[in-house]
Amino acid sequence: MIVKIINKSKNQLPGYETIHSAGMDLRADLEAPIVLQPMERKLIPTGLYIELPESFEAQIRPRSGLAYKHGISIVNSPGTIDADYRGEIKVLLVNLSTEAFEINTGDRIAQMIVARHEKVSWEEAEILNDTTRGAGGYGHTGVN
Ligand SMILES: O=c1ccn([C@H]2C[C@H](O)[C@@H](COP(=O)(O)OP(=O)(O)OP(=O)(O)O)O2)c(=O)[nH]1
Ligand SMILES: [Mg+2]
Repeated sequence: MIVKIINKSKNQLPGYETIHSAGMDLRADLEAPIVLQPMERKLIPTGLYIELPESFEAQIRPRSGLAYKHGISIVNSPGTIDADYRGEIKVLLVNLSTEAFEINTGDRIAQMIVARHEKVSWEEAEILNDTTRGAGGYGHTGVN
């Protein structure tokens, strides 16, 4: 699928790092390095603007390497980029570790997955069909 993108960043376009990667890594595009103190969150610019087709979204997800090695995650994970959004894609990083973490331009801070989604119209009803699960949830089948 071809998607229009404006790249105002100092980085190359996001790409798939391996042939079957689901996500494209997003790179920070900064005026100056950003430091995330423990438990601090900051919105990190990417310098990217996209035009997704109707019924598609982009999900902004954490990178497991950063999460495991440095406790860096995304507050609103997975972030949602709507098809009608024309602003800059930003990543809301949080530092869940006990050490400060520095981010520089070009650092791969997150990954973006483009996915199709349904658009729903409601049919209001009085009753929903019966199932074995019913209202069971929150571990009602057992924890292990
Ligand atoms: O991680 C994110 C999440 C969102 N956005 C942009 C694209 C998205 O289309 C828009 C709105 O996001 P969302 O719907 O999650 O936020 P909201 O708090 O509901 O804001 P709005 O009222 O503008 O929809 O912000 C980002 O750049 N990065
Ligand atoms: Mg919204």
